[in-house]
Amino acid sequence: MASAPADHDRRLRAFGRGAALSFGLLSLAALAQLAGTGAAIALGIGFFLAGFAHGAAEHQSGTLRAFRLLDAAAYVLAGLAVAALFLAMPLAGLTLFLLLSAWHFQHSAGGDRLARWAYALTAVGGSALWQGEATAEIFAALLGQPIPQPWMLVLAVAGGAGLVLAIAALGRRPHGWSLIACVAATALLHPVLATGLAFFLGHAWPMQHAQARRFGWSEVIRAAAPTAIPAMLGALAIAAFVLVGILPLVWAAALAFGMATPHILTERLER
Ligand SMILES: CC1=C(/C=C/C(C)=C/C=C/C(C)=C/C=O)C(C)(C)CCC1
Repeated sequence: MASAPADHDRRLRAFGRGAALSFGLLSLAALAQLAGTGAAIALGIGFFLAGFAHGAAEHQSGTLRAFRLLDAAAYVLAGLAVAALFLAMPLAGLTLFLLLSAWHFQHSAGGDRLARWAYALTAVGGSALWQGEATAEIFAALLGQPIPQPWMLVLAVAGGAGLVLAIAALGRRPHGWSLIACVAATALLHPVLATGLAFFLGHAWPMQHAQARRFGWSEVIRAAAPTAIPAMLGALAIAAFVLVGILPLVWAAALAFGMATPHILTERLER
């Protein structure tokens, strides 16, 4: 059994690491934002890419292993089916995707239920709360159609609920660094950058870290790399095709939402 001082030391170190990671990434994001919108969006996408690996290994049955080729093919097929549905019904697709994302995010964040929902609703609705117009414009560009105002209002209300829960959670545990960083990001940063940061800091990194604590980093890398690297290269290729104008942004967005969805759906959703 760990002695009390050793336990205290360990917690102090984790506390320091949490603060350093949260404020380090927030500062990096603030610098990108100061450099301009292009840099902000690029870093936001970078956060999403860096988070790919947390879902790139098969981690359902208490073990961690690489996806087999057939698993990966089935995954891509399911992702393409969701992308096609997304193109056919963009607003319904986005609504379902955001609902699933909030559900998925609250599974992973640390802390009690209050803090987990505070994080999830902030990540999904925080930008709509603080920067409704800018967020609506981004969604409109991704969907290729204007976003109805009542829809944005509902998302902003979800973000407002996230803020209220965050204040309550921080009242109980004032050093919830990553929650503070996520709220600050959605209030101050470009919505793509804010959401990318929140996704990485509150979801992907803690999940990845938990896998590494359990199985060791070398095992995590061995299991995740065969799918994470092609997925990252694929996403970078899609971004490049959009930049040079040979892939419409709406298609790229449908692919991004589509490819993320099987990862969410293969989790135990009832928790
Ligand atoms: C709010 C918001 C966004 C939402 C992104 C989400 C909700 C991503 C979810 C990813 C998941 C769930 C990954 C799986 O682990 C965008 C599109 C960046 C545009 C800017 C505002």
